[in-house]
Amino acid sequence: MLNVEGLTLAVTDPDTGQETEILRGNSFSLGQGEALGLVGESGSGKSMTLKCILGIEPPGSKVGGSIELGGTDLLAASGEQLRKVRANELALIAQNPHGALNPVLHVERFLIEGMADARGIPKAEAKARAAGLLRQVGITDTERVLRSYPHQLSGGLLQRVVIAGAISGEPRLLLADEPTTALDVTTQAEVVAILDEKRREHGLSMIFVSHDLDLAAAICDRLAVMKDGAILEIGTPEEIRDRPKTDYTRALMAARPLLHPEGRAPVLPNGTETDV
Ligand SMILES: Nc1ncnc2c1ncn2[C@@H]1O[C@H](COP(=O)(O)OP(=O)(O)OP(=O)(O)O)[C@@H](O)[C@H]1O
Repeated sequence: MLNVEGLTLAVTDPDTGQETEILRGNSFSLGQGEALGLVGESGSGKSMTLKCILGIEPPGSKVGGSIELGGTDLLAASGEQLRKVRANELALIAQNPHGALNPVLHVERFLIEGMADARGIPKAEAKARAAGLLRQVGITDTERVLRSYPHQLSGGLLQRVVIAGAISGEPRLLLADEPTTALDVTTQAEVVAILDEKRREHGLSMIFVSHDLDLAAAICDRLAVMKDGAILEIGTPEEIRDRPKTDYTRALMAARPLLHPEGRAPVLPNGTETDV
């Protein structure tokens, strides 16, 4: 459903006119319902890859190659086509959930407007569905949460709201950019488990950007290892663990924090064992 071929991104510094190559001709594809993890050190180009798919690369950027989503080449699409694809087919779950919601609107408005914009659901019906959406992501006191402003909720709760909003639009592709990095450690595992469960339930494809190799391995079908703007290799978590093709992947594996000193893989709250 997503096919990225030879994706390049170059950014020109407006002051010096100097051009920097950020992405170096990357190719990967993603099937319906499949999850791909983008892993690699800071600055390797993981977030920029997502930005190119969303069409929100920095001003002064030159994007090359092709990004085909469900038959539409996003780099060749008109503004109107792009707007439609973004509203109907893509949902972003970013690091900081506070950035996703308008701070002066209640959670209920966020959910209602998401459903009305993306799927054309009448507002009265969307309102009726909002509490059910929150229950789907494990929120029980739905009335309080619906009436809350974003600043009144914890980061973990708010990220659940963002996941509920993302699912409500029935997108085909979720783009998750370090969705739990800004949360405290105990909340991180819960939020990842919810994201993983909902994605599978709804059969959505996902690109999951993470510094955390173990976490990405636990919830993704394949991992793409990035360094300096290039994808070095793509493989299943087992392939990346047992048969890494590059010294960099080997080093990345060796640099992981020792999460399970007794040789036991950490377990997510949904029972999934991490397998790298
Ligand atoms: N607005 C921008 N203008 C120019 N270059 C940028 C901009 N934002 C990021 N970069 C550069 O693009 C490169 C890739 O950054 P990117 O944010 O994609 O990395 P990343 O792998 O997601 O890292 P992190 O895990 O730290 O978010 C980096 O060298 C970064 O300095």
